[in-house]
Amino acid sequence: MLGFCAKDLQPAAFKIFVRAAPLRSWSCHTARAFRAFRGFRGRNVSSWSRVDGKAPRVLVVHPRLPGENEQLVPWDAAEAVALARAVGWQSVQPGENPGLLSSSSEDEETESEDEVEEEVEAYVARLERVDPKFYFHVQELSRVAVLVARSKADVLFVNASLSPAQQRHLEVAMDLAWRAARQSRSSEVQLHQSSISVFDRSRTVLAIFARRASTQNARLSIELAEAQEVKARLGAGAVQGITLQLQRVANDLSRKVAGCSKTALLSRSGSARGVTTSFTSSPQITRQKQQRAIEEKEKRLREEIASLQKARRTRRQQRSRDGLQSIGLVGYTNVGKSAIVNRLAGSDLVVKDGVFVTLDLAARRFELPSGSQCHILDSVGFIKDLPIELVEVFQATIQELQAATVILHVRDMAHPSREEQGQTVRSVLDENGIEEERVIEVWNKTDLLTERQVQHLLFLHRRKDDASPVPTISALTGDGFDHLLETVEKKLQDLSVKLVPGLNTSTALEVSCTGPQLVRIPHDLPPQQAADLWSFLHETSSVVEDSIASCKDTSDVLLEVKMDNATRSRKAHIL
Ligand SMILES: Nc1nc2c(ncn2[C@@H]2O[C@H](COP(=O)(O)OP(=O)(O)OP(=O)(O)O)[C@@H](O)[C@H]2O)c(=O)[nH]1
Ligand SMILES: [Mg+2]
Repeated sequence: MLGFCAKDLQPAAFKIFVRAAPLRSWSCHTARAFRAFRGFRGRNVSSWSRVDGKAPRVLVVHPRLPGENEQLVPWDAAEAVALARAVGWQSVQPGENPGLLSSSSEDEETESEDEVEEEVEAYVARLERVDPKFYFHVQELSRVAVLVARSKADVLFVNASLSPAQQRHLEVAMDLAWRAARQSRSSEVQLHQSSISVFDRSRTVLAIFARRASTQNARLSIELAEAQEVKARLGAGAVQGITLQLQRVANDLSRKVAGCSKTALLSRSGSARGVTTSFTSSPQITRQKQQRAIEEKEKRLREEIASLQKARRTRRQQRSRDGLQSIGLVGYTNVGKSAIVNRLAGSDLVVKDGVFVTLDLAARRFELPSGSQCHILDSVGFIKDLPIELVEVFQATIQELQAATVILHVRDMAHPSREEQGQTVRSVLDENGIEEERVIEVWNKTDLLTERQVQHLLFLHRRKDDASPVPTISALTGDGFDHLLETVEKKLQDLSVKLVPGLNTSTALEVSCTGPQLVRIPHDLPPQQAADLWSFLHETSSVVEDSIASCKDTSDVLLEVKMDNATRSRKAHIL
């Protein structure tokens, strides 16, 4: 914690503060991150609380850059607010506490408030370009700093990707604002933290996962993501060359924050003594040692994750041994995936209006109208600009999906950003090599649209060259589920091929055209035929798992195979 208190105040020159502040902030920031990391077990900013017991207050800033779709700005900002709430923060209205502003600055503030979407508790910052040091250019930076000070926010959430250096620079700038606000209303602003924390989109999503993830896999993945983030921060180097911008922000603040003359603000900003003390009291451990400790932890986490992956693979194979097809659900977060699983399988998965409600995979059994049993997999929702650190978390979802026979891509058709959401999910599927032919788009929440709107959307869809049938459903009312199940059964049929390898045997293998799957070679097959079948599979498919596994109960031989494209195109000859 900082060695700054009222009795330490000296008539220190602003220059001393701004020169020293980056150093203090650097050591503090890194040390805090490292300490938190060493003992990290889901402990993060989401578990902070104010001394009044309330949730931390967050100012959500949604930056808007030229060329972005103007109409989607309120929705993107609303999504940012939903993310902040999912961490457990309380979002503040950017226009709150106007009393903190001096009358001379009100005109200027009104201008910025016009830009804020009234119904969304976020500030939309319109930027010409991204500033490499602060992300915001200096004018916008001081506007944000004033909003933070005015709203007494504990956290600033910038709905963008910030470099570790930008994040640190912003924390330094926000510190100034916080101190100014604390001095004006010292009795009201009491926090466990001594300064404002700056979160970008990645860190916020990480914080949600850290707060909510319940399975071991998710927790390990979060720890790994944290480790990577801390390592990036350690490697980012010292804060440099931001003095001028900070000086301008401080000048702006001193004009705008009531009761704070420039001199008062500067003298409150910390004495040289306070700064030096906190800098020298940084951890004894050197940066290299910290880096090594993180790398060791990273290695251990990767090993643990790998062993969990193996266990998951075994479970998947277990499911395949049941001979059941699996149907995976994917989609943007909050589109209604869990609601669909509940309706199909009669399960009671958590369904809630919010982002990242489901953070772990869940498989449920259900029966198709034809009477065949299936597994249906609920998965973690996707989001735009998925944080790279969370790739490991989503990897589990992707692996399960890769193994599913049919994938339902669920879309919320009543959402104004449905096209962008759909595109986000399609790109993830593409990047992970999930073939389009086994994906069925499912349009959910049609109860929120009129029949005419649904027909219009279907009309537009059918005009596309590669348009495939789209079931339109409502998980809320149950409408359209008959058509959905019909489409799924048809797809399962289309995808499966009876491989009759031309042997002197009645054995026919039902193999899906896509995705790796287990093929059973019955134990009672004469050895020569079993050998022929084995070679046939190697010719027509790439064998994913080359070692032969034996089925404990029946001694049947199991092979994990994925059919070759060439075989798929020769489907007619095989049938
Ligand atoms: N009106 C309407 N609301 C729906 C429908 N399906 C789901 N919802 C609502 O949408 C919200 C999100 O539903 P979930 O099933 O939790 O969504 P999800 O895709 O699993 O979300 P994540 O787990 O966060 O990725 C809930 O409030 C549901 O009640 C629907 O067909 N119509
Ligand atoms: Mg869900």
